[in-house]
Amino acid sequence: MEISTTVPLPADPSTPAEAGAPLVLALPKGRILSELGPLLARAGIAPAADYADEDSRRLRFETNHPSLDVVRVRPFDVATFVAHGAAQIGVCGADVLMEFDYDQIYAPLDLGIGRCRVSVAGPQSSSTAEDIAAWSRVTVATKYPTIAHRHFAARGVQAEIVHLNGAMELAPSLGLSRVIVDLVQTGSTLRANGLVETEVIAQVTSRLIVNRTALKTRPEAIGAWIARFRAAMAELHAR
Ligand SMILES: Nc1ncnc2c1ncn2[C@@H]1O[C@H](COP(=O)(O)OP(=O)(O)OP(=O)(O)O)[C@@H](O)[C@H]1O
Ligand SMILES: O=P(O)(O)OC[C@H]1O[C@H](OP(=O)(O)OP(=O)(O)O)[C@H](O)[C@@H]1O
Repeated sequence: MEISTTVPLPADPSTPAEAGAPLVLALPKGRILSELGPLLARAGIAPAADYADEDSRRLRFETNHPSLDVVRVRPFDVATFVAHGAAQIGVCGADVLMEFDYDQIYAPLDLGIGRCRVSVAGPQSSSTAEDIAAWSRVTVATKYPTIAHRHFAARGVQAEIVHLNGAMELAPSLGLSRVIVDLVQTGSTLRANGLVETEVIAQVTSRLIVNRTALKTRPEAIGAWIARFRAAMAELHAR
């Protein structure tokens, strides 16, 4: 994609003053990565060509900026890399940020991609949110144990968590749990598995995230990248 020269971008962080270890930008493989392309291009970031090829065994990629490398990791792991300072910048769903609630992560920018919601769902025959709130305990299959626990605890319901990494929608029909807490976008996965959404816990989009300590120690470089992403968002939305 051609990068606009009409809207000036903030200063390029690749200056001699920033010489040293390149900043690391952690990107989530999977569906967010496929939506990120135009935004990265607008922000003037061109990673090595195979960064989006998930068959490639490489995990770290140089970019057109000597002071910026990209790593490609699992979506849940982006937050962990950034929280521990292994990557200074990242892109991550708000669902993951809610689940881990790392205090080392600052999320300055909503990127408006990866739009979905975290919801409670159950069998069509079962229960409304009001019914569930009347129970004292409920079994919940989810890859979001903290979000689910917190959600039901706020309603005075004890959640017994069955921790799965995928295919949560199978759990109620196979007797593994009464309800599930999972991401919903179109609702087609729920429908295809005979489930209905009973409550939306939170709306989700992907966020630009940064490590708070890195932002203090390298404020110009990281601040310039935040500004670049912000300008890229503004440009894309103006089109
Ligand atoms: N159906 C969806 N619609 C929109 N965004 C979604 C949807 N499902 C997930 N996301 C967003 O994309 C992120 C990653 O989801 P994705 O399905 O690519 O990975 P995953 O399959 O959960 O990861 P892993 O490979 O580690 O199991 C989620 O954290 C969420 O922010
Ligand atoms: O409402 P929908 O549009 O049907 O989207 C929701 C589905 O998308 C996600 O799964 P994903 O496709 O990422 O597969 P996974 O469960 O294997 O991660 C999520 O876990 C749901 O199963």
